[in-house]
Amino acid sequence: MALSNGEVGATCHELLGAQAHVWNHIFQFINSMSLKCAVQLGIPDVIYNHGQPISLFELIAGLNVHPSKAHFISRLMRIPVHSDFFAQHHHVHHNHDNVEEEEAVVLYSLTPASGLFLEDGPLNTTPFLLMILDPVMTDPFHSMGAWLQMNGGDDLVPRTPFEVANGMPFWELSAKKPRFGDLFNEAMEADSKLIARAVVEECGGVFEGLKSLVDVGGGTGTMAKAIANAFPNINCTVFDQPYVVADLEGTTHNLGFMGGDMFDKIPPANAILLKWILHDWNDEESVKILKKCREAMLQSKNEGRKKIIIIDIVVGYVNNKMLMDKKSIETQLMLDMLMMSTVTSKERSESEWEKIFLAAGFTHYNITHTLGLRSLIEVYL
Ligand SMILES: C[S@@+](CC[C@H](N)C(=O)[O-])C[C@H]1O[C@@H](n2cnc3c(N)ncnc32)[C@H](O)[C@@H]1O
Ligand SMILES: O=c1cc(-c2ccc(O)c(O)c2)oc2c(O)c(O)ccc12
Repeated sequence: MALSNGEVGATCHELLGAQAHVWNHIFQFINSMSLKCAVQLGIPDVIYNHGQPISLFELIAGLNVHPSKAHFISRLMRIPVHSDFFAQHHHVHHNHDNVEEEEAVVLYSLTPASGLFLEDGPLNTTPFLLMILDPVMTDPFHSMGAWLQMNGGDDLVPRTPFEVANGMPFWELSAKKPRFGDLFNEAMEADSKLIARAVVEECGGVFEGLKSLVDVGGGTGTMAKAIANAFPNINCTVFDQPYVVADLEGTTHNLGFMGGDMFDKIPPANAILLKWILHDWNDEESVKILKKCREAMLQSKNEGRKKIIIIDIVVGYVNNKMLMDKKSIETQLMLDMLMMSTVTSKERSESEWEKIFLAAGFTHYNITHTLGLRSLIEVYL
Protein backbone atom coordinates (compact mmCIF):
# COMPACT_ATOMS: atom_id res chain seq x y z
CA MET A 1 0.00 0.00 0.00
CA ALA A 2 1.37 3.43 -0.92
CA LEU A 3 1.07 5.91 1.89
CA SER A 4 1.70 9.62 1.78
CA ASN A 5 2.31 9.83 5.47
CA GLY A 6 4.17 6.93 7.12
CA GLU A 7 1.71 5.92 9.74
CA VAL A 8 -1.67 7.00 8.40
CA GLY A 9 -3.92 4.05 7.71
CA ALA A 10 -1.23 1.44 8.36
CA THR A 11 -2.08 -1.40 10.64
CA CYS A 12 0.26 -2.40 13.42
CA HIS A 13 1.10 -5.51 11.41
CA GLU A 14 2.07 -3.39 8.37
CA LEU A 15 4.22 -1.09 10.49
CA LEU A 16 6.14 -4.02 11.94
CA GLY A 17 6.68 -5.31 8.39
CA ALA A 18 7.94 -1.86 7.39
CA GLN A 19 10.30 -1.81 10.36
CA ALA A 20 11.69 -5.25 9.40
CA HIS A 21 12.35 -3.95 5.86
CA VAL A 22 14.10 -0.87 7.23
CA TRP A 23 16.23 -2.88 9.64
CA ASN A 24 17.28 -5.29 6.90
CA HIS A 25 18.55 -2.32 4.86
CA ILE A 26 20.26 -0.62 7.80
CA PHE A 27 22.17 -3.83 8.55
CA GLN A 28 23.09 -4.75 4.95
CA PHE A 29 26.73 -3.71 5.44
CA ILE A 30 27.07 -6.49 8.02
CA ASN A 31 26.61 -9.03 5.20
CA SER A 32 29.50 -7.49 3.26
CA MET A 33 31.74 -7.11 6.28
CA SER A 34 31.11 -10.63 7.62
CA LEU A 35 32.04 -12.00 4.20
CA LYS A 36 35.17 -9.83 4.18
CA CYS A 37 36.13 -11.16 7.61
CA ALA A 38 35.55 -14.80 6.59
CA VAL A 39 37.67 -14.32 3.47
CA GLN A 40 40.44 -12.49 5.35
CA LEU A 41 40.61 -15.35 7.83
CA GLY A 42 41.04 -17.70 4.85
CA ILE A 43 37.96 -19.80 5.69
CA PRO A 44 37.27 -20.83 2.04
CA ASP A 45 40.84 -22.16 1.66
CA VAL A 46 40.73 -24.05 4.95
CA ILE A 47 37.51 -25.81 3.86
CA TYR A 48 38.90 -26.49 0.37
CA ASN A 49 42.20 -27.89 1.67
CA HIS A 50 40.32 -30.22 4.01
CA GLY A 51 39.07 -32.10 0.94
CA GLN A 52 35.68 -32.96 2.43
CA PRO A 53 33.00 -31.23 4.52
CA ILE A 54 34.67 -29.81 7.60
CA SER A 55 33.47 -29.76 11.20
CA LEU A 56 33.48 -26.58 13.23
CA PHE A 57 36.24 -28.04 15.40
CA GLU A 58 38.47 -28.79 12.40
CA LEU A 59 37.69 -25.41 10.86
CA ILE A 60 38.76 -23.58 14.01
CA ALA A 61 41.93 -25.69 14.18
CA GLY A 62 42.80 -24.53 10.66
CA LEU A 63 42.31 -20.84 11.41
CA ASN A 64 44.68 -18.42 13.02
CA VAL A 65 42.21 -17.21 15.65
CA HIS A 66 43.04 -16.90 19.30
CA PRO A 67 41.67 -19.84 21.34
CA SER A 68 39.83 -17.36 23.57
CA LYS A 69 37.85 -16.27 20.49
CA ALA A 70 37.28 -19.71 18.93
CA HIS A 71 33.66 -19.87 20.05
CA PHE A 72 32.81 -16.79 17.93
CA ILE A 73 33.48 -18.64 14.66
CA SER A 74 30.17 -20.53 14.62
CA ARG A 75 28.40 -17.16 14.94
CA LEU A 76 30.46 -15.58 12.16
CA MET A 77 29.66 -18.59 9.91
CA ARG A 78 25.89 -18.26 10.33
CA ILE A 79 25.73 -15.13 8.14
CA PRO A 80 27.57 -16.44 5.03
CA VAL A 81 25.82 -19.81 5.44
CA HIS A 82 22.49 -17.98 5.40
CA SER A 83 23.53 -16.21 2.15
CA ASP A 84 24.66 -19.48 0.49
CA PHE A 85 28.40 -18.75 0.62
CA PHE A 86 28.84 -21.99 2.55
CA ALA A 87 26.60 -25.03 2.77
CA GLN A 88 25.91 -26.47 6.19
CA HIS A 89 25.05 -30.13 6.76
CA HIS A 90 24.22 -31.95 9.95
CA HIS A 91 26.05 -35.17 10.46
CA VAL A 92 24.37 -37.39 13.02
CA HIS A 93 26.81 -39.30 15.23
CA HIS A 94 26.24 -42.94 16.15
CA ASN A 95 27.55 -44.04 19.52
CA HIS A 96 28.85 -47.52 20.40
CA ASP A 97 25.36 -49.03 20.62
CA ASN A 98 24.56 -47.59 17.20
CA VAL A 99 22.11 -45.22 18.79
CA GLU A 100 21.93 -41.77 17.25
CA GLU A 101 23.49 -39.25 19.53
CA GLU A 102 21.44 -36.26 20.51
CA GLU A 103 23.78 -33.64 19.17
CA ALA A 104 24.45 -33.61 15.45
CA VAL A 105 27.86 -32.37 14.28
CA VAL A 106 27.72 -29.39 11.92
CA LEU A 107 29.74 -29.76 8.72
CA TYR A 108 30.55 -26.90 6.36
CA SER A 109 31.35 -27.10 2.66
CA LEU A 110 32.01 -24.65 -0.18
CA THR A 111 29.42 -23.40 -2.67
CA PRO A 112 30.12 -21.95 -6.16
CA ALA A 113 30.15 -18.47 -4.60
CA SER A 114 32.83 -19.24 -1.99
CA GLY A 115 34.78 -21.14 -4.67
CA LEU A 116 35.49 -17.70 -6.14
CA PHE A 117 37.52 -16.80 -3.02
CA LEU A 118 40.11 -19.61 -3.19
CA GLU A 119 43.62 -18.20 -3.11
CA ASP A 120 44.96 -20.32 -5.96
CA GLY A 121 41.67 -20.42 -7.85
CA PRO A 122 41.83 -19.14 -11.41
CA LEU A 123 39.03 -16.65 -10.81
CA ASN A 124 40.03 -15.37 -7.35
CA THR A 125 37.61 -12.56 -6.49
CA THR A 126 39.32 -11.71 -3.20
CA PRO A 127 41.15 -8.63 -4.62
CA PHE A 128 37.81 -7.24 -5.82
CA LEU A 129 36.22 -7.77 -2.41
CA LEU A 130 39.19 -6.22 -0.59
CA MET A 131 39.26 -3.24 -2.96
CA ILE A 132 35.52 -2.44 -2.88
CA LEU A 133 35.32 -2.88 0.93
CA ASP A 134 38.51 -0.91 1.67
CA PRO A 135 37.81 2.22 3.75
CA VAL A 136 39.21 4.21 0.81
CA MET A 137 36.11 3.09 -1.14
CA THR A 138 33.53 2.95 1.69
CA ASP A 139 34.42 6.30 3.33
CA PRO A 140 33.26 8.33 0.28
CA PHE A 141 29.70 7.10 0.80
CA HIS A 142 29.67 9.01 4.11
CA SER A 143 30.52 12.16 2.13
CA MET A 144 28.00 11.76 -0.66
CA GLY A 145 25.35 14.04 0.84
CA ALA A 146 27.90 16.79 1.54
CA TRP A 147 29.31 16.41 -1.99
CA LEU A 148 25.80 16.81 -3.48
CA GLN A 149 25.47 20.14 -1.65
CA MET A 150 28.74 21.50 -3.15
CA ASN A 151 28.84 23.61 -6.33
CA GLY A 152 29.70 21.28 -9.23
CA GLY A 153 30.55 24.27 -11.42
CA ASP A 154 33.39 25.36 -9.15
CA ASP A 155 36.76 23.95 -10.27
CA LEU A 156 38.07 24.06 -6.70
CA VAL A 157 35.33 21.74 -5.45
CA PRO A 158 36.19 18.00 -5.42
CA ARG A 159 34.69 16.22 -8.45
CA THR A 160 33.68 13.07 -6.61
CA PRO A 161 32.75 11.91 -3.09
CA PHE A 162 35.99 9.88 -3.35
CA GLU A 163 37.97 13.12 -3.54
CA VAL A 164 36.02 14.66 -0.66
CA ALA A 165 36.91 11.71 1.55
CA ASN A 166 40.44 10.94 0.34
CA GLY A 167 41.69 14.35 -0.78
CA MET A 168 42.72 13.08 -4.22
CA PRO A 169 41.17 11.32 -7.22
CA PHE A 170 41.01 7.53 -7.59
CA TRP A 171 43.88 7.17 -10.08
CA GLU A 172 46.22 9.36 -7.98
CA LEU A 173 45.53 7.34 -4.84
CA SER A 174 46.02 4.08 -6.78
CA ALA A 175 49.44 5.32 -7.87
CA LYS A 176 50.42 6.59 -4.38
CA LYS A 177 49.24 3.48 -2.52
CA PRO A 178 50.45 0.60 -4.70
CA ARG A 179 48.87 -1.93 -2.33
CA PHE A 180 45.47 -0.50 -3.28
CA GLY A 181 46.35 -0.04 -6.97
CA ASP A 182 47.52 -3.66 -7.18
CA LEU A 183 44.21 -4.85 -5.75
CA PHE A 184 42.43 -2.97 -8.54
CA ASN A 185 44.59 -4.54 -11.26
CA GLU A 186 44.30 -8.04 -9.76
CA ALA A 187 40.52 -7.60 -9.55
CA MET A 188 40.37 -6.67 -13.25
CA GLU A 189 42.57 -9.63 -14.26
CA ALA A 190 40.46 -12.19 -12.44
CA ASP A 191 37.31 -10.78 -14.00
CA SER A 192 38.86 -10.88 -17.45
CA LYS A 193 39.65 -14.58 -17.06
CA LEU A 194 36.02 -15.36 -16.34
CA ILE A 195 34.63 -13.09 -19.06
CA ALA A 196 37.20 -14.30 -21.61
CA ARG A 197 36.08 -17.88 -21.04
CA ALA A 198 32.41 -16.93 -21.35
CA VAL A 199 33.00 -14.84 -24.50
CA VAL A 200 35.08 -17.49 -26.26
CA GLU A 201 32.70 -20.32 -25.32
CA GLU A 202 29.40 -18.55 -25.86
CA CYS A 203 29.93 -15.59 -28.22
CA GLY A 204 32.45 -17.04 -30.68
CA GLY A 205 30.41 -15.80 -33.65
CA VAL A 206 31.14 -12.20 -32.68
CA PHE A 207 34.78 -12.71 -33.75
CA GLU A 208 34.13 -14.57 -37.01
CA GLY A 209 35.59 -12.89 -40.09
CA LEU A 210 37.80 -10.48 -38.12
CA LYS A 211 41.43 -10.05 -39.15
CA SER A 212 42.67 -7.69 -36.46
CA LEU A 213 41.51 -6.60 -33.03
CA VAL A 214 42.76 -3.98 -30.57
CA ASP A 215 41.81 -4.40 -26.92
CA VAL A 216 41.74 -0.76 -25.82
CA GLY A 217 42.52 -0.39 -22.12
CA GLY A 218 43.25 -4.11 -22.19
CA GLY A 219 45.44 -3.98 -19.08
CA THR A 220 47.89 -6.86 -18.80
CA GLY A 221 46.29 -8.74 -21.71
CA THR A 222 44.27 -11.50 -20.04
CA MET A 223 41.30 -11.04 -22.35
CA ALA A 224 43.33 -10.55 -25.55
CA LYS A 225 45.41 -13.66 -24.78
CA ALA A 226 42.27 -15.80 -24.62
CA ILE A 227 40.97 -14.35 -27.88
CA ALA A 228 44.36 -14.75 -29.63
CA ASN A 229 44.52 -18.40 -28.56
CA ALA A 230 40.95 -19.21 -29.57
CA PHE A 231 41.15 -17.38 -32.93
CA PRO A 232 44.64 -17.83 -34.43
CA ASN A 233 43.65 -15.85 -37.56
CA ILE A 234 42.96 -12.65 -35.64
CA ASN A 235 45.92 -10.37 -35.00
CA CYS A 236 45.41 -9.07 -31.45
CA THR A 237 46.96 -5.96 -29.90
CA VAL A 238 46.65 -4.91 -26.27
CA PHE A 239 46.61 -1.13 -26.11
CA ASP A 240 46.97 0.54 -22.71
CA GLN A 241 48.86 3.32 -20.96
CA PRO A 242 52.62 2.99 -21.55
CA TYR A 243 53.42 2.19 -17.89
CA VAL A 244 50.86 -0.67 -17.88
CA VAL A 245 52.29 -2.49 -20.93
CA ALA A 246 55.94 -1.43 -20.56
CA ASP A 247 57.33 -4.86 -19.64
CA LEU A 248 54.82 -7.02 -21.49
CA GLU A 249 55.36 -9.08 -24.63
CA GLY A 250 53.10 -11.30 -26.70
CA THR A 251 53.32 -15.04 -26.10
CA THR A 252 51.97 -16.11 -29.50
CA HIS A 253 52.50 -14.94 -33.10
CA ASN A 254 49.18 -13.10 -33.12
CA LEU A 255 49.44 -11.13 -29.84
CA GLY A 256 51.29 -7.88 -29.20
CA PHE A 257 51.35 -4.98 -26.74
CA MET A 258 51.38 -1.27 -27.43
CA GLY A 259 51.48 1.77 -25.16
CA GLY A 260 49.58 4.98 -25.86
CA ASP A 261 46.66 7.24 -24.99
CA MET A 262 43.20 6.30 -26.26
CA PHE A 263 42.19 9.97 -26.26
CA ASP A 264 45.01 10.66 -28.72
CA LYS A 265 45.26 7.75 -31.19
CA ILE A 266 44.15 4.13 -31.25
CA PRO A 267 46.08 1.77 -33.58
CA PRO A 268 44.18 0.75 -36.78
CA ALA A 269 42.15 -2.50 -36.65
CA ASN A 270 39.03 -4.28 -37.93
CA ALA A 271 37.62 -4.52 -34.48
CA ILE A 272 38.05 -2.60 -31.25
CA LEU A 273 37.31 -4.24 -27.92
CA LEU A 274 36.27 -2.02 -25.01
CA LYS A 275 35.80 -4.19 -21.95
CA TRP A 276 34.84 -2.33 -18.82
CA ILE A 277 36.20 0.93 -20.24
CA LEU A 278 33.29 3.23 -21.08
CA HIS A 279 31.66 2.85 -17.65
CA ASP A 280 34.77 4.59 -16.27
CA TRP A 281 34.11 7.70 -18.36
CA ASN A 282 31.31 10.28 -18.56
CA ASP A 283 29.34 10.82 -21.78
CA GLU A 284 31.58 13.54 -23.19
CA GLU A 285 34.75 11.48 -22.62
CA SER A 286 33.09 8.28 -23.89
CA VAL A 287 32.06 9.99 -27.15
CA LYS A 288 35.70 11.10 -27.60
CA ILE A 289 36.91 7.51 -27.13
CA LEU A 290 34.27 6.17 -29.55
CA LYS A 291 35.32 8.72 -32.19
CA LYS A 292 38.94 7.57 -31.84
CA CYS A 293 37.74 3.98 -32.32
CA ARG A 294 35.96 5.08 -35.50
CA GLU A 295 39.17 6.64 -36.87
CA ALA A 296 41.13 3.47 -36.04
CA MET A 297 38.65 1.28 -37.94
CA LEU A 298 38.59 3.66 -40.94
CA GLN A 299 42.39 3.58 -41.09
CA SER A 300 42.49 -0.21 -41.10
CA LYS A 301 43.38 -1.49 -44.58
CA ASN A 302 42.08 -4.96 -43.75
CA GLU A 303 38.94 -6.02 -45.55
CA GLY A 304 36.22 -7.62 -43.52
CA ARG A 305 33.70 -6.60 -40.92
CA LYS A 306 34.43 -3.58 -38.81
CA LYS A 307 32.93 -3.06 -35.40
CA ILE A 308 33.44 -2.04 -31.81
CA ILE A 309 32.78 -4.79 -29.28
CA ILE A 310 31.75 -3.35 -25.91
CA ILE A 311 31.47 -5.44 -22.76
CA ASP A 312 29.76 -3.39 -20.08
CA ILE A 313 26.54 -3.15 -18.10
CA VAL A 314 23.30 -2.28 -19.87
CA VAL A 315 21.12 -1.40 -16.89
CA GLY A 316 17.97 -3.55 -17.04
CA TYR A 317 19.52 -6.28 -19.23
CA VAL A 318 20.38 -9.39 -17.28
CA ASN A 319 21.03 -12.97 -18.43
CA ASN A 320 19.90 -12.75 -22.02
CA LYS A 321 16.51 -11.17 -21.53
CA MET A 322 15.12 -7.96 -20.25
CA LEU A 323 13.77 -9.40 -17.10
CA MET A 324 12.91 -7.90 -13.81
CA ASP A 325 15.40 -9.89 -11.78
CA LYS A 326 15.28 -7.54 -8.81
CA LYS A 327 18.54 -8.65 -7.24
CA SER A 328 20.60 -8.38 -10.45
CA ILE A 329 19.18 -4.98 -11.30
CA GLU A 330 19.89 -3.85 -7.74
CA THR A 331 23.53 -4.91 -8.24
CA GLN A 332 23.72 -2.92 -11.51
CA LEU A 333 22.32 0.13 -9.72
CA MET A 334 24.81 -0.34 -6.88
CA LEU A 335 27.67 -0.38 -9.40
CA ASP A 336 26.29 2.85 -10.83
CA MET A 337 26.40 4.45 -7.36
CA LEU A 338 29.96 3.16 -6.98
CA MET A 339 30.97 4.88 -10.23
CA MET A 340 29.25 8.07 -9.04
CA SER A 341 31.14 7.86 -5.78
CA THR A 342 34.64 7.01 -7.06
CA VAL A 343 34.86 8.45 -10.55
CA THR A 344 32.75 10.86 -12.60
CA SER A 345 31.11 8.14 -14.69
CA LYS A 346 28.04 5.90 -14.74
CA GLU A 347 26.36 2.66 -15.75
CA ARG A 348 24.04 3.21 -18.74
CA SER A 349 20.61 2.00 -19.80
CA GLU A 350 20.07 1.07 -23.47
CA SER A 351 18.82 4.57 -24.35
CA GLU A 352 21.84 6.16 -22.65
CA TRP A 353 24.16 3.90 -24.66
CA GLU A 354 22.29 4.75 -27.86
CA LYS A 355 22.73 8.45 -27.14
CA ILE A 356 26.55 8.25 -27.02
CA PHE A 357 26.72 5.93 -30.08
CA LEU A 358 24.71 8.45 -32.13
CA ALA A 359 26.79 11.36 -30.81
CA ALA A 360 29.96 9.58 -32.00
CA GLY A 361 28.47 9.07 -35.50
CA PHE A 362 27.36 5.42 -35.28
CA THR A 363 23.87 4.41 -36.34
CA HIS A 364 23.76 0.62 -35.93
CA TYR A 365 24.32 -1.42 -32.85
CA ASN A 366 23.18 -4.72 -31.47
CA ILE A 367 23.07 -6.02 -27.91
CA THR A 368 23.73 -9.64 -28.75
CA HIS A 369 24.64 -11.53 -25.64
CA THR A 370 24.53 -11.09 -21.95
CA LEU A 371 27.29 -12.18 -19.62
CA GLY A 372 25.75 -12.27 -16.17
CA LEU A 373 25.29 -8.64 -15.15
CA ARG A 374 27.03 -7.30 -18.24
CA SER A 375 26.15 -7.29 -21.94
CA LEU A 376 28.07 -7.56 -25.19
CA ILE A 377 27.25 -4.70 -27.54
CA GLU A 378 28.41 -4.64 -31.16
CA VAL A 379 28.56 -1.18 -32.72
CA TYR A 380 28.99 -1.29 -36.50
CA LEU A 381 30.97 1.09 -38.66
C1 LIG B 1 38.72 -0.66 -15.61
S1 LIG B 1 40.26 -1.07 -16.36
C2 LIG B 1 39.72 -2.33 -17.48
C3 LIG B 1 40.82 -3.25 -17.90
C4 LIG B 1 40.42 -4.39 -18.84
N1 LIG B 1 39.81 -3.94 -20.06
C5 LIG B 1 39.54 -5.34 -18.10
O1 LIG B 1 38.35 -5.37 -18.34
O2 LIG B 1 40.04 -6.08 -17.24
C6 LIG B 1 40.60 0.38 -17.37
C7 LIG B 1 41.88 0.30 -18.15
O3 LIG B 1 41.97 1.47 -18.99
C8 LIG B 1 43.31 1.89 -19.03
N2 LIG B 1 43.36 3.30 -19.42
C9 LIG B 1 43.01 4.38 -18.69
N3 LIG B 1 43.21 5.53 -19.37
C10 LIG B 1 43.71 5.18 -20.57
C11 LIG B 1 44.14 5.91 -21.73
N4 LIG B 1 44.06 7.25 -21.75
N5 LIG B 1 44.60 5.22 -22.80
C12 LIG B 1 44.68 3.87 -22.78
N6 LIG B 1 44.29 3.11 -21.72
C13 LIG B 1 43.81 3.75 -20.63
C14 LIG B 1 43.78 1.64 -17.62
O4 LIG B 1 45.21 1.60 -17.56
C15 LIG B 1 43.12 0.31 -17.29
O5 LIG B 1 43.93 -0.78 -17.63
O1 LIG C 1 36.19 2.20 -8.38
C1 LIG C 1 36.49 2.06 -9.56
C2 LIG C 1 37.34 2.96 -10.27
C3 LIG C 1 37.63 2.75 -11.58
C4 LIG C 1 38.55 3.60 -12.35
C5 LIG C 1 38.95 4.83 -11.93
C6 LIG C 1 39.82 5.64 -12.68
C7 LIG C 1 40.28 5.20 -13.88
O2 LIG C 1 41.13 5.97 -14.66
C8 LIG C 1 39.87 3.92 -14.33
O3 LIG C 1 40.35 3.51 -15.54
C9 LIG C 1 39.02 3.14 -13.55
O4 LIG C 1 37.09 1.73 -12.23
C10 LIG C 1 36.28 0.83 -11.58
C11 LIG C 1 35.79 -0.22 -12.32
O5 LIG C 1 36.12 -0.33 -13.64
C12 LIG C 1 34.97 -1.17 -11.70
O6 LIG C 1 34.47 -2.16 -12.43
C13 LIG C 1 34.64 -1.04 -10.35
C14 LIG C 1 35.14 0.01 -9.64
C15 LIG C 1 35.96 0.96 -10.26
